Amino acid sequence: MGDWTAEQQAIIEEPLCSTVVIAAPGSGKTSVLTERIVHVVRRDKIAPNRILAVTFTRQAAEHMRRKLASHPALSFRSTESLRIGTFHAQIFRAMLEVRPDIPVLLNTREQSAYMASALARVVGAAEGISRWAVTELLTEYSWLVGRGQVPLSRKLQRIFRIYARLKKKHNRWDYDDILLAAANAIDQGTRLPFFERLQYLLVDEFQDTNAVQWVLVEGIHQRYHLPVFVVGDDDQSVYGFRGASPDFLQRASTSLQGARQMLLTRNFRSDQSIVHHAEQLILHVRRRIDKPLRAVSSAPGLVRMVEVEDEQKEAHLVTLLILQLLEARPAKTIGVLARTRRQLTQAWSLLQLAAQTSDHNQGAMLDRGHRPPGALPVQFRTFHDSKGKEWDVVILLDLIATSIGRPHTNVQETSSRKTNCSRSADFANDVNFADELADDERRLLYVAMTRARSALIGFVPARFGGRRVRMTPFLTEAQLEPTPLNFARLMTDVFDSLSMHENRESRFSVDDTLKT
Ligand SMILES: Nc1ncnc2c1ncn2[C@@H]1O[C@H](COP(=O)(O)OP(=O)(O)OP(=O)(O)O)[C@@H](O)[C@H]1O
Repeated sequence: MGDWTAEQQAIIEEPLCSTVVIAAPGSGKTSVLTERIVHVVRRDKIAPNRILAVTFTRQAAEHMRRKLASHPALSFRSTESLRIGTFHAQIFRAMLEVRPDIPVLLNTREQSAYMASALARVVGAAEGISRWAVTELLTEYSWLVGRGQVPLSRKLQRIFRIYARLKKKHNRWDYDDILLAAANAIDQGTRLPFFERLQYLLVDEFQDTNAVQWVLVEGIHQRYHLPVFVVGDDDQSVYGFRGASPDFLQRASTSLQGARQMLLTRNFRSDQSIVHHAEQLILHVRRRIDKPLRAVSSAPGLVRMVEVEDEQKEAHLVTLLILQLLEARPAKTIGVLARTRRQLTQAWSLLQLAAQTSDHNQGAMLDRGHRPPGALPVQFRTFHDSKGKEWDVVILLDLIATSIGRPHTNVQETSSRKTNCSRSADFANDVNFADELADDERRLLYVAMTRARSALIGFVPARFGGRRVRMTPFLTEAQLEPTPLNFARLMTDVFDSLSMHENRESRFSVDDTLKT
């Protein structure tokens, strides 16, 4: 990596107090957070085992640990002593110290089995329980727990009561129980020595925090007088369906005592036009922290939306595009992104078919399942799964109104949440529920768009599933208009954008740059 910019350096060198960093996509937030840890160990002489850094996924925690392990200024022993892990795992450890009889945690399979059994008792097993229904119920359950609410639908109340009873009967907990138990412990003034030993708490991806997690962070901060460093991007908050809300990032600046809010605005990842169109889209989100977004790269980049007849034609073109790219520029990476797993699986099957029949005779290239290991040049991901990743070329599938811009919840769920939301203090005299969901969807497309380094190509089928469809209105918001396909021209433009990205200059001035 190059030199730190002035805004990055200022955050790394902040005095040891609470800090709230609002970071744009590609602004190096994880790099800054890890460098901050090194800094407090070296300058503030904080023992590594008194620092806790939490993230929301195991993958992100592993990424952070690897980054720190390869840092030249940290010894192997220091890295090993740092406490790094997921929110749930660390809270579980803290609770285990005071409650050694803590119930065994349900794994995902067991959790689904408990919920399926609760559902079967309410609706009758004869109706057949789909995996999808169980997943939706678990999501709904977690969403409500995360917001401290109960469902209004009697049916859901019964299902969730039976699920809770089953857990109690078998003396088992799920992940939500850990957080609730810890929040209650803090509320009731129970001593948690795990937190007493800490001197610094860092939380990455703070926009993914839900209400219970926020109560915990705030409670730990107040009770143990712990300075907290949080970093996140409210514009990348895409787990609203699980109860996460960008509001907590906004709230952190005022609730954490003496907290300073700092911005990371320079995007190191994407070329100019990609940043420009992504920003046009995100400006339509109703409630967000106002911040500039600037591309460091001087390369123009390519953003092209293409009209196609239907999903078969789309798959055929995507295959050709991938094959030509891999042939001409094998070192470049490609991300193929779709809104839902179902769309991705369908596209994947069509792509395999198209690859087998392609003139290039390179069908085997695509024969990797849609979740290949990280090293492969072509990856297939949902918009959600693309978070935190980057590729040279990003291809967005099915940019149509029925799939992007429409909330992906079933009617019953939506009505249950709507009623709950309208009663919630968070949402009082605020934007309505439909707007909230539309903003979630906008942020999701924004995340997908900002994964591209040099080229962003979107496909807009005119027919989908045999029906005429409209393009997503979000493209107009992003100031993008699909054009008829000229494949040869598209490929030339993609190759040009890749070359210009390689020869790009950084647009931050010498004054803005500081040597590490
Ligand atoms: N000062 C810098 N000079 C050069 N490159 C940088 C600098 N800071 C960050 N980068 C690069 O910018 C890219 C984006 O960084 P990173 O993935 O940490 O961003 P992020 O803020 O976590 O992004 P996102 O939130 O979009 O996932 C990386 O390739 C990283 O190496």
